[in-house]
Amino acid sequence: MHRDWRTLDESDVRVRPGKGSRPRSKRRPAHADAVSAMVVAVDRGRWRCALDDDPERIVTAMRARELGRTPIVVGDRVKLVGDVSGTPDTLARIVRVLERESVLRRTADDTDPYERVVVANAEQLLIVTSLADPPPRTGFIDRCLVACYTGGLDPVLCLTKADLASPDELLAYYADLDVPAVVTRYDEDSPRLREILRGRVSALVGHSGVGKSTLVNRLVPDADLATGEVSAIGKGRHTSVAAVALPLPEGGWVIDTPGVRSFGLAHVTPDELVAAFPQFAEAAEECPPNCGHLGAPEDPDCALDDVVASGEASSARLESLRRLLASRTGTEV
Ligand SMILES: Nc1nc2c(ncn2[C@@H]2O[C@H](COP(=O)(O)OP(=O)(O)OP(=O)(O)O)[C@@H](O)[C@H]2O)c(=O)[nH]1
Ligand SMILES: [Zn+2]
Repeated sequence: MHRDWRTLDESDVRVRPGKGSRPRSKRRPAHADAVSAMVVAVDRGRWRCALDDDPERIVTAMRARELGRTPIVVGDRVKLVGDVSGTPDTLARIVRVLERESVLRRTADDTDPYERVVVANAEQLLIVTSLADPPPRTGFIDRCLVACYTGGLDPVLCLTKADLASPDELLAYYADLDVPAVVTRYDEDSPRLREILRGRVSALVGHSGVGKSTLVNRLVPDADLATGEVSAIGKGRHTSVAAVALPLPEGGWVIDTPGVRSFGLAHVTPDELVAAFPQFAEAAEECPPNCGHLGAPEDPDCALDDVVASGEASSARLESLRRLLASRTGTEV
């Protein structure tokens, strides 16, 4: 039986000193006084962090030498030591990066296997797509979905410009994947969108012109100011940043990704994607080695078809999954 260490008395403790045992004092965690924070922006070797206990206080920090080149991105949970007053011209030190709960990753392009994490720990990804002007690009949405399913984020479709076109066709296209969707327009507030975002950490992606800035400005008062301040650290105001976290008045964060217009997915394997679909994951173990799970003609012996044959999943759902698998290797962005 598992026993709580706090209830052990001394007679329970078996001390076995011997080779390799070290004095207890050496095991004390370094920086026991470090404070917890979330990275809200990154700029040229400096990280802007919001303290958990006082999120209004933004502390600029450097990466402690002992972390080497450990990547630290927006959304990372970190431990800070040193001057955490947040006063201008002070610098704290990041001494630890906590394990990530999710990663929004992308490859620069499909032929470049170098992958980078754009946002850490986002609970959901709001895929912002306009219903018209510009028209929706399902290729982009599919690739965002792949990034979600393989990175541990919950996808949410945010369909903007509902005053210009109906969402029905697009909603039908994604119905078999059970992706939640919210439909918005700039002349109306969306209580449902606020509800979806409340208290959560949400990353936002979208192509130029889809109305993402309009949306962010409505959700976050002074968003422009906050983004401007962040991108103004040590360089011109107009330099684009990869990602920036903005606090929602009702609690939670939106992480805007102005620099993310495409998703290279070279780092994603077919098995990784299928693993995110419990109905199909088990069957995939019966597939031939290196099965791409696309079905005939590419993968004629793919076992995912058996799941449909046995009635455990609809063929429409498998088709949708296969469309995502195919989008992995496409070049559409
Ligand atoms: N008709 C209509 N137009 C909208 C809506 N939302 C935004 N727009 C317009 O669409 C254009 C683009 O909106 P932005 O918010 O700048 O789009 P963005 O996605 O941030 O684009 P970038 O700034 O290029 O990244 C602007 O002219 C907006 O006024 C909407 O719901 N309906
Ligand atoms: Zn297969």
